[in-house]
Amino acid sequence: MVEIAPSLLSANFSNLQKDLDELKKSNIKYLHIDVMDGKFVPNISFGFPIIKAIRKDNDFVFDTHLMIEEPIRYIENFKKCGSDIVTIHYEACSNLDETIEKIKSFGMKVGLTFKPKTDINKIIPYLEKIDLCLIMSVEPGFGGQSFMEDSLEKIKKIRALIDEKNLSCLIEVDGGIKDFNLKKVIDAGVDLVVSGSDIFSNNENSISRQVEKYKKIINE
Ligand SMILES: O=C(CO)[C@@H](O)[C@H](O)COP(=O)(O)O
Ligand SMILES: [Fe+2]
Repeated sequence: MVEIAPSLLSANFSNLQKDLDELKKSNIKYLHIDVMDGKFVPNISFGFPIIKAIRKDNDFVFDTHLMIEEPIRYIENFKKCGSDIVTIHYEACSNLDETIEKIKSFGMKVGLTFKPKTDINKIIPYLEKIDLCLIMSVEPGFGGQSFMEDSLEKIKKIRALIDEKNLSCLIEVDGGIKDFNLKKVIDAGVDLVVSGSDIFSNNENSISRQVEKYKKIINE
């Protein structure tokens, strides 16, 4: 069953818990949390105090997507503020194996992702060592961008490899997902779908109605 991971980046920060309560009522399991440092990507989002604060009253799986240089420096902080999955960027780590091991040593699940221009073949050797492979379908840094169609081939390629080797690694897609392209990424083979602007700031539907729309498509 494909799961939806709404991206906090597009939530209403002046009344955050209201949006989170709506997700809870819609039985959302995962919350995608984008952390940006203004260096690895040209944008700054939020950090530990916010994550820690929302952890108190929310039991979503905290799927933290770290768009920060050398995330190995902060793994313990993410554990302390309540991350369940820590996804790191291939390009941001000078010692990727050590970073992966450190995340595991704190009992968290490891996700690995890469920028759209990075060669996917560099990621393949890690599929056996990670819990989640995140396919970026936009340049990381901002919500509300358009889906990059060539991501579909990447998803299919990773799906085939995971199935062939019978690995437990999940596939997540992130960026530009809307109700009208959801079916395509599902058919390509994802397990988890991140969606920010299309769920939190949809012109036609409230958060819960848009989640219902997604669920309908997933169950088709
Ligand atoms: O990691 C990122 C952007 O860097 C994403 O998680 C976005 O927050 C997704 O937003 P939409 O494209 O769905 O609006
Ligand atoms: Fe993200």
